[in-house]
Amino acid sequence: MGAVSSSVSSLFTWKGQRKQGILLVGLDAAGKTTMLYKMKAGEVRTTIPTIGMVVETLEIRGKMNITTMVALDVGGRDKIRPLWRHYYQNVDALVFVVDSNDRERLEDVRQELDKLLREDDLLDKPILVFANKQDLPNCLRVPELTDKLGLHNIRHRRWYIQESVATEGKGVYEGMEWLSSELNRDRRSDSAMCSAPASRGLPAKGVVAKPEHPDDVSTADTEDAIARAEVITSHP
Ligand SMILES: Nc1nc2c(ncn2[C@@H]2O[C@H](COP(=O)(O)OP(=O)(O)OP(=O)(O)O)[C@@H](O)[C@H]2O)c(=O)[nH]1
Ligand SMILES: [Mg+2]
Repeated sequence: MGAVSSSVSSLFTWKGQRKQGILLVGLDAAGKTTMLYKMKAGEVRTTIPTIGMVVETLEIRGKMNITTMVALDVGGRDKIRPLWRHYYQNVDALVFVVDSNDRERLEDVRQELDKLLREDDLLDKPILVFANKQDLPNCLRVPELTDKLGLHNIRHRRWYIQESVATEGKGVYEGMEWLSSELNRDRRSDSAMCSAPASRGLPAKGVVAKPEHPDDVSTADTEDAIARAEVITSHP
């Protein structure tokens, strides 16, 4: 797991510096890749289901500053979902994209979100939920989706839900601005901690080895999968 962790960690190094990392997850066809391309290039590209991983560096211009972050978009098909957890300890925030129009799979969405919220490695990390595909006539609006996903029951965690239309870029910036201000707050408190004497023996990010759960794909499988993961686009 240590080797996997450091190879994932290296994805977040850009121009020689470790950047904050965000993980885009959600069921297949929720609109993750569409959203990422829209954020990166401001354009709508034809997507195919993500089997590997898309990595992009994003610069989010907030009111006060510009935040550079590295976004990992891992496919949402059910066979690929077990791989998400191998990125948790290295990322700083989570973006969970929901197809608000897909009422039939809402229970699957709720269960996947619930699993994420119970992950130790994600406990203190902000989570941004995009209620995507708000242009479709049958979509659930934010209050109903918030209710159905049980977001108000979330305790001791920063979360935010934003409606969006990824294909048009609507709502995407607003959500990312919230996330970047949360990441900036975390960075400020991290640097305050690092400059404190004997920084309380906290392990550096990305080098913590955690035991595998027995029901997981094996470490060898995972290392192999990450090594083989097709990085479709990579930051320059
Ligand atoms: N109408 C509508 N369609 C959208 C929106 N966002 C994405 N789509 C479409 O939804 C389909 C799936 O989008 P993707 O971005 O590939 O979905 P994904 O979440 O990356 O899916 P996986 O890679 O399989 O996990 C594409 O046909 C997109 O054009 C939206 O806001 N509105
Ligand atoms: Mg995709």
